[in-house]
Amino acid sequence: MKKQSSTSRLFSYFKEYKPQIFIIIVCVIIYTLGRTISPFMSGYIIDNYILVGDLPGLLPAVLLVLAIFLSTSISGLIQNRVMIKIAGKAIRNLRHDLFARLEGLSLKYFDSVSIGELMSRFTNDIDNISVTLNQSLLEIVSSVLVLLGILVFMLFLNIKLALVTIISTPITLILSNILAKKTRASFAASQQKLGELNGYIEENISSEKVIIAYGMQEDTINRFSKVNDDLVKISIKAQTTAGLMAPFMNGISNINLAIIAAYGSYLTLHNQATVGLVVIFINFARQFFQPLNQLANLYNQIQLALTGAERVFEVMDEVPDIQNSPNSIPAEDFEGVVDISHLDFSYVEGNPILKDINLHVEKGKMFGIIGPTGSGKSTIMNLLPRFYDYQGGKITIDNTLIKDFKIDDLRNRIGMVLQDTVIFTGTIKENIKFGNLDANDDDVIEAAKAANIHDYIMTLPNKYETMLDSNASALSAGQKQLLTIARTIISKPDILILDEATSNIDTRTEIKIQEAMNNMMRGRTSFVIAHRLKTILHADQIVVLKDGSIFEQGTHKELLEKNGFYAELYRNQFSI
Ligand SMILES: Nc1ncnc2c1ncn2[C@@H]1O[C@H](COP(=O)(O)OP(=O)(O)OP(=O)(O)O)[C@@H](O)[C@H]1O
Repeated sequence: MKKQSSTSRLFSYFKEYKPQIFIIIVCVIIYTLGRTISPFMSGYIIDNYILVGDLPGLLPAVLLVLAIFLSTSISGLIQNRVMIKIAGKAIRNLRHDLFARLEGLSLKYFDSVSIGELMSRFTNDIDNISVTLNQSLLEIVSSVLVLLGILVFMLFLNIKLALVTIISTPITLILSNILAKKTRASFAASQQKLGELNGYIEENISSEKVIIAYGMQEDTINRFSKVNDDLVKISIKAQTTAGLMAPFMNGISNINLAIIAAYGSYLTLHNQATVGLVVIFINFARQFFQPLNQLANLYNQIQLALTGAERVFEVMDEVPDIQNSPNSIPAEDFEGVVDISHLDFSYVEGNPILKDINLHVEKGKMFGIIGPTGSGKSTIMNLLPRFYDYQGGKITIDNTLIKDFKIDDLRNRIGMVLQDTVIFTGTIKENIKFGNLDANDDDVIEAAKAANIHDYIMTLPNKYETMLDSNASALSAGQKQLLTIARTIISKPDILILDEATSNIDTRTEIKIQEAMNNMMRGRTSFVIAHRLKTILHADQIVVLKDGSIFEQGTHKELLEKNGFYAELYRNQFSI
């Protein structure tokens, strides 16, 4: 049932190519007629021209056969060319829809799948669909049509011989159906294993530095071999079961030919059939089993494509858990008053991460958040732009629930500089403009100046046009941080979330980053997650989180006077 719906969804990608499909249908009809008539022609020529010695009539008959062969080949050629074009476009649209769906999903989904597993839907699964659409689909259609055409022709010519020819078909269909069911399950399992293998490769390549540093190469290879072996076992099982299909079909087809030849000879000897008719039926039997054989040979490919389609549509059917409500209101700009009250949140049900958090942040004020690792600092900030939705309590901005704003507007008004700096493949200018695609070159320079990175960019031979890749090896960790600050500045947010980088950055760059952050925070409501207290000494309010709850709150001065966790942390950091 599910497989069928995947198939019809796949075909819906061809809806917009009606004229091309019309051309294909015409060609398929000519092609099918050609393949159905040609076996008949040789027997017809034997009985009506060769055996009766009508040589003058032979030439036009042979020319007719040639014409049939030629039009069959030409229509085959045209149908393939047109099909390749529209299949290519359909695959492009399918890939686009899959990518667009992924872009619309929330972080919760990405927490639950590996990147490699997702990548294999774009590569293996879509490739399998593509190969089937390009190479197998028309074969399947014309095979089925030829099968039906030949059946009608045979019944029309001689019912007895026709019945002998098709007698083995039901057995063939039943047995192939049993094989099909077995193979399908093995193919699905092998595709899943392949996704797992891709996930493993992706994880290891992206962590290569750590693997080398810890000398874990051998262990990594051993674990890879285990997944690789599992994949091979499952694939061999799938291919072996599927591989039974073709020899099985061939065997039945050959037995059938022998039966027709024997029965045909018997009828000829008893003057119930001509030699030509028996030749026609032997040809028909071959032609009849050829499409069945073809279907069997294409079987593996079809199974892979159907499993691929299922896996692709499975991702497309994911419903984003965070969506606009029908009454979502636009947010052009925020004043920046943020209220968090009685907030409860867990990533996984039953494992609370934030418990009864209450915060009030005034417009334009700076709010520092500190706490031990894992205390929930980043989690609070994940909730503000709705990367995840909270389960209890509420968050409002300017007295409106964040759930009531249009999600894009909400996120556009909140700027983030995260610990992990992300650089995209493109020029420095493009990387900064990622924050605001409408910005012009002057805006880019202004943002880079405010982020303290302009002077460095000007020392590069290609300046703002310098190409970066996702590793951005041309930039140091600190410079990458400055670049992402420029990207945030250019987006002109009303509320800022700054997650201080923990990586070691030299003092000069640290000062530059601090200055850039200060430039950015001026006049904006800002949340700063700090690992070094130095960053937030002047914050208007500081909150200390511990195990997902607020432990202490106040200004730097008030917290020192309390002489609690913050005061101890302060003494530790500054005595060093
Ligand atoms: N996507 C996630 N899925 C499940 N649990 C998560 C997820 N992200 C974080 N957690 C868990 O939530 C808790 C709080 O994590 P969070 O990242 O908010 O801590 P943090 O205070 O910012 O830590 P750090 O200072 O190390 O960055 C941790 O126990 C963490 O394991």
